[in-house]
Amino acid sequence: MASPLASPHDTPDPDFADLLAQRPHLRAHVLDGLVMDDVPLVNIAREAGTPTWVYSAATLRRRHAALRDALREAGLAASIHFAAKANDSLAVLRVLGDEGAGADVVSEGELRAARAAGIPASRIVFSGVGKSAREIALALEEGILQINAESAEEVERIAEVAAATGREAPVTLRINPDVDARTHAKISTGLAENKFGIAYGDAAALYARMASLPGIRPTGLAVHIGSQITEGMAAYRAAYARVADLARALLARGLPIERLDCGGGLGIPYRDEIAPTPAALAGAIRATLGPLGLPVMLEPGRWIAGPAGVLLASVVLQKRGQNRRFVVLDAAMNDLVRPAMYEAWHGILPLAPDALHAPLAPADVVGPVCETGDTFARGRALPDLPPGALVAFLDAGAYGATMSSTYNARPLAAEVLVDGHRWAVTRPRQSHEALLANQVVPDWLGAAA
Ligand SMILES: Cc1ncc(COP(=O)(O)O)c(C=O)c1O
Ligand SMILES: N[C@@H](CCCC[NH3+])C(=O)O
Repeated sequence: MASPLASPHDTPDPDFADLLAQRPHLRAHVLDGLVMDDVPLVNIAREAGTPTWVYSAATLRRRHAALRDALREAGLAASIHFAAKANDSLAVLRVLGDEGAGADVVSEGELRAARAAGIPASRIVFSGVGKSAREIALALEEGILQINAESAEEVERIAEVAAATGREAPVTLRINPDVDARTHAKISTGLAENKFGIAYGDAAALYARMASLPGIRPTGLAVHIGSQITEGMAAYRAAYARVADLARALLARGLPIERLDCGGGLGIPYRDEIAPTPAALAGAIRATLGPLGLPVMLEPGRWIAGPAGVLLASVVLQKRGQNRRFVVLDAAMNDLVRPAMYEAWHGILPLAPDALHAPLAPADVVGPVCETGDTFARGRALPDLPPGALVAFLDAGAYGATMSSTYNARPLAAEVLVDGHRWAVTRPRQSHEALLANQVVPDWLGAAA
């Protein structure tokens, strides 16, 4: 199936200059190779080793501000809740929290991360189809802004936990608008066949039921139709229009609505996709939900963090196959899984300055994991990359580190934050000792043979 995430093999790869031109925080410096903000990435690779994720604080701030300003310029009272699933680094969450962002969390772990980074509970939304009673209790104890409920069963569970803990639960209903966002099948969420949200036809009755439950304060409606949406605003408009119709009907019945949650999903150009702008998104919200005059919320993840991060990797060796060149890196699908999981395309830039001007030839870029799917790119135009050469995967700031695993007993990579001329390791590389720690071989297995 063609999708915005898949690589259309009939279009030529953009060249390195094109890739850099769209990423103002990255530039090629004649002496130092690739520079993020004011820091040469080779310095980070040398000192922190590879594979390492590197995030630009300036880019996080700039992109958060661009969204905030677009919403403001559209005349909307809006709040931004960064989707922590895209990047749960405490340093990243702190940068965004300091800018005034809230968080959208989907687990106890993300809730704890957002709070540990200093994001006030009053700016946190709890989403997700399967919140445990324990997670709901923690959310209420923390005093979070709202819980987005995704089923009638969950509403009852929230009411029970609220009653048991003597707290009032602010609950927003996530609607499934049955709208096709035309994104990759694995990340579409707004179709009736998807597991997310409450069927549109059931939502009004459930909202009324919420209002009758003592422990629940109904706070509004939410919608999120998918991620990496690049095909214009039509799907957004259709989804928001359905929310607007439902909100009007609920208000007409005298039911309270405090705010409307527009979800996330705004796509970014990984390769040459034309992604909608924040202004276009703000315009779609204004045209559909604006007339209701209620505050709106946005839950962007990828749009803010994706372009703010790179994954640095080193070449282990170049293997000349019978008719292919394989560049084997020290990063693998356990680090960046998006290419293996969604056939996603990420720009790969060699870090040496002369590499940007060297002759290019096709290469398959792979990791050392024992899976054929551990392939980052096929037939990518790259210069000769001898052992030790460094490369950067672009647009790896969202759904990069958060989706990594220790498959093949590979420790989790380090994370670094760059801010102007300063940089720091914000999550040290996991040690092999830590990887083995806390495991138990039961005594009854006896001594090793
Ligand atoms: C409910 C919800 N909100 C927000 C997001 C963030 O999406 P994105 O990173 O595409 O903005 C997601 C992920 O798709 C989500 O499921
Ligand atoms: N993890 C996906 C997107 C899913 C978004 C979360 N609902 C990606 O890398 O593109």
